[in-house]
This record gives sequence, C-alpha cells and structure tokens, in this order.
Amino acid sequence: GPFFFCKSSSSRHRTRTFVAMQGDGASATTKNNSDLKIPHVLTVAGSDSGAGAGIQADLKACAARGVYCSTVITAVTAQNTVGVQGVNIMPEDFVAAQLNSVLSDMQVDVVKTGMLPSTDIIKVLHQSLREFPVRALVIDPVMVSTSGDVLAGPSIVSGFRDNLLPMADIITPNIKEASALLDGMQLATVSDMYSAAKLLHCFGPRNVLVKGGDLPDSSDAVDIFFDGENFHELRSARVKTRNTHGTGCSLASCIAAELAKGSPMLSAIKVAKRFIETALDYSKDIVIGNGPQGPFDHLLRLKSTSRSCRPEAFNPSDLFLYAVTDPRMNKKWGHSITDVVKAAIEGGATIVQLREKDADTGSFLEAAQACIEICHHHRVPLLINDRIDVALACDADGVHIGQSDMPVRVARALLGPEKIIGVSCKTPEHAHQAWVDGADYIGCGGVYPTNTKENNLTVGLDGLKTVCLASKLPVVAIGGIGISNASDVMKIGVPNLKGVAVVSALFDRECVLTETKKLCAVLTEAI
Ligand SMILES: Cc1ncc(COP(=O)(O)OP(=O)(O)O)c(N)n1
Ligand SMILES: Cc1ncsc1CCOP(=O)(O)O
Ligand SMILES: [Mg+2]
Repeated sequence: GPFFFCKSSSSRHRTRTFVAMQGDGASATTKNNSDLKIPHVLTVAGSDSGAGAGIQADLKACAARGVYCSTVITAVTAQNTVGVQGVNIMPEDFVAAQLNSVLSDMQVDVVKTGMLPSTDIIKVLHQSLREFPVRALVIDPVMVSTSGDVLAGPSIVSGFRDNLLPMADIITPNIKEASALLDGMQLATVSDMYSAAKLLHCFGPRNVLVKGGDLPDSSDAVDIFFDGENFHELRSARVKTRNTHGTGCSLASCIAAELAKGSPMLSAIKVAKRFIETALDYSKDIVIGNGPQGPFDHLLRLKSTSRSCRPEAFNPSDLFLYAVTDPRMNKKWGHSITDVVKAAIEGGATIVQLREKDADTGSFLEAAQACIEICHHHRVPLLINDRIDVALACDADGVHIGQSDMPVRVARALLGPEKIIGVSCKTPEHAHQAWVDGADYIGCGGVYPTNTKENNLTVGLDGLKTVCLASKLPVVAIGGIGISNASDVMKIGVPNLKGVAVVSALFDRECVLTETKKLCAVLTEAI
C-alpha cells in the first residue's frame, strides 16, 4: 500500500515517521470466537539503553509472568550501571500517535506507566485513557532513578496529581517519589510511610503502595499498602546485591501483569513481590557493567539451574495425595523412613512431609537428607514439619507449620520466596492470616477423629468446607482420612480443596505401597 511521510510538528525534534497503511485500510485479519485472548499490558515508559529498567524491564517482566506487553516510548535515555548520561524526550504528538496505534487496535487489559518526562506527555496519556478506557491503570511515578538522577522536572508533580492519580488503580512510589508527590514531605520511618500512603490516597488512586526499599537503615524491606480502608505491611527479605536497578518499575509491571491475568490487587502485589525477590536472589552475583548498580535477570525461569531436578515452584495439584510420615508407625512395622517414602511415592503420593515430632535433630536431618534424594529423583516435593532449621539444612522444598509453631512471616524471611510454606488452619481467620503472611497452602483438620495427633479438635466436613470457602489459598484436608472416607472429603464441592493428607492410612499398615495405591485409586475416582 501507499507510504506516507509525516514530520513531527514540534520544532525541537526532526523526527521522520514512516506510516505504512494497508490498501483500503481493511483490517488485515479476521476475528473468530475461537481466538485466544492473551492477557495484555501496555507499558508507557522510557527506553533504558542498559535494559535494566524502563520499557526493556517491562517487556521482560511481562514475558516472565506470561503476559503480552506492548510499548509506547516516552523518551530514549542513554543510561548504564553508573547512571543516566542523556535523555531524549519524545514529542507529545508522537507519544499520542503510539498510544493511538496500540489502543485503537489491541485489546489492552492494563496500562502501566513508567517515565513520563513532560506534562504534555502526561496530558496526551490522560486523553488517550479517556478515549480508550482500560480495566486497570498502574502508575509507577518514576521521577528519580534509583541511581539518584532526576528523570522529570518539578512541574511533573502537578501533572501526575491532576491528570493521572485520579484515574489510577494503584500508584507505586518509592520513598523519594512519595516525598516529591507530597511537596517534599519527609519520609524517614515506617509510620511516615503510613501517613504518606493515606495522603497520596486523597489524590484519587484506588490503592497506594509506598515502597520502603530505600528507607534508611531498615532491616528488611517493608512496603505499605493502603486501599482506602485497610493498611497492609508487606515485608520481604532484603537481598544483599548491587543488582537492584529496575526493581521498582519491574515490580509495577509484574503487578500490572497479575492484574491483567485477573488477580485481585493485594494478591497481584504479593505475587509480584515474590517474583522480584526470587529474580533478585537468583541474580545477586551476576556482574553486568562496572557501575554501582547493576540490572537483574527477569528471565531466570528460562534458565536450567542446578535445581533442575527440583520440582518447579509450588503447584497446588501437588496436594492431591499428601503423605505425612510418622516414626512411631515405622518403628511398629519395622519400616525404614526411606523405604516408606519410596513406597508412598511409588504408590502415587504427590508430596511428602517428614513429621518427626520427637526425633533428635541429628537423626531428623539424616532422614531428611536421605528422603530429599528419593523425592527429587521422582520430582516430588519434600516438606519438613515444623523444623525450619532442618528444612534449611537439607534444602527441603519447604515446611509445614502449625498455629503454635514459628510464625509464617519469620519462616518466609528465613526460607525465601521460592520455598513452599503450608500452615495448619482450623478456622477462616487462620486461613486469612496464612494468606496475608504469604503461605502457599493450608492444611485443614482434623476432619475426622484421629489417634495420630493427640488432643486434636475435630472440625468435620462442615468445618473443612467453611475454611475452604474462606481460603484464598489451596487447601489439603487432614485427620482420620483413608480409603473409606476420602471420596466424601473430595466431594464437598469446593474448587480449592486439592487433596488429602494422610498418616496412618499409609504408614500404620504392613504394606505402604498397596495402601497408597488403593487410596490413589479412590482419590482419582472421586475427582
Ligand atoms: C498437611 C498438614 N496439615 C496439618 C498438619 C498438622 O501439623 P502438626 O505439626 O502435626 O500439628 P500443628 O503444629 O499443626 O498443631 C500437618 N502436619 N500437615
Ligand atoms: C498431623 C495432623 N494434623 C491434624 S490431624 C493430624 C494427624 C493425621 O493423622 P491420620 O491421617 O493418621 O489421621
Ligand atoms: Mg506443628
């Protein structure tokens, strides 16, 4: 078709634009209802030549989260691990043209903004969002790069406050940006962050996340989330590394990606935070550039690491047939821990938990190290009951902790974002707290009376259902479950009940393999 030349109208920039049009403008593809809609984020940000932040980071973060990302470039920076050496701001009419090209043609779910270097650009974005409304708007008010270079002038603040904050579903300022948006308010403590979040909420965003990574001398990184009613403190282990360039904007693009996939806001933030922590932890020793602040690797999942024999991150369907060991039963039947674990896995166990209530630490660790080999050979996760130290020492896949064991938040800080944490819950309140604290699943019971765990309150099928309905996390049922009642348990009709955890049904038996196969058949029949 014909090619059109058009020059940028702005006198400051001689930008030649080639616009190719299809013949009569007819759409090049025909839609049919079987087309697959992929979650879609449009990022409106600056290009970072070092590719640690900006447009490049947004593309990588979205790719890592399995979401399509289109891009409107607001500026091109000459930037590296030392800082920002130059900024070339796009004329606002060309930003408008890019916005129109994407928003008029593609089904964008979420718009995420990064560097918006001029009030004119902010205004054209505001206009485009009114013309092409999207499901969610994530504003990362990039004004000062983490290397301290100012990426936007002071007039930008009113541009953000008047044109974008009222439309935002969430804004994610760091300490410096929150201060800039609040006319220089001092933020030196966590309580200042609470006040800033509340004040920023008055400008109209539905949610505010004040990121505390740069808070002076804070032990672990804490972010303050405010939704207009409730505050949440989101703590995360601080990864000691120079490779933190781009973490802020990548967090925002991960949040945008999770929202595009349909997550509610707080879940989106928690998942995004855990992903960034994982990527930072994975990248902590990577060396790119000679400056004080390197980029991190968003695409760690594409790499095969020494952990390739380790099962992937937690998959709720692993809870299907959950074998929990018991040393007294092994002793009674003359079974070794490795024999019963092998037999359970061969019989269909999808996850194993070593529950050695009274073992001394040495023999517990020995058993755990032996079982890790077996479990990882079969790509089955191995969790340790209660003992975080043993889990760390044998690099288990995670832990299961009860209400009176180590708090989940502490366990998460010790184990990091990749490990699986399960929590015993008897009530909806327990389930909610487990979710807030960042657990991966909950164990609910005892469903039926059991002799395996002394003075254990029985919650029954009703109690189990109540907890499942309240839980945002996947649930495994436990307590007195076996081949006679496993089907009843699985048929209570709640989607997040993913399986049953059993002790005596497998291990207080002469043949663990036979019993596990029978239970596996009953469960398979029931789902
Ligand atoms: C999957 C699963 N759910 C619950 C428990 C119970 O844990 P336990 O440590 O035996 O007892 P509490 O500490 O929860 O009181 C479990 N082990 N596994
Ligand atoms: C560990 C635990 N948590 C609640 S009940 C229970 C014991 C389950 O053992 P069994 O499967 O033999 O009833
Ligand atoms: Mg316990």
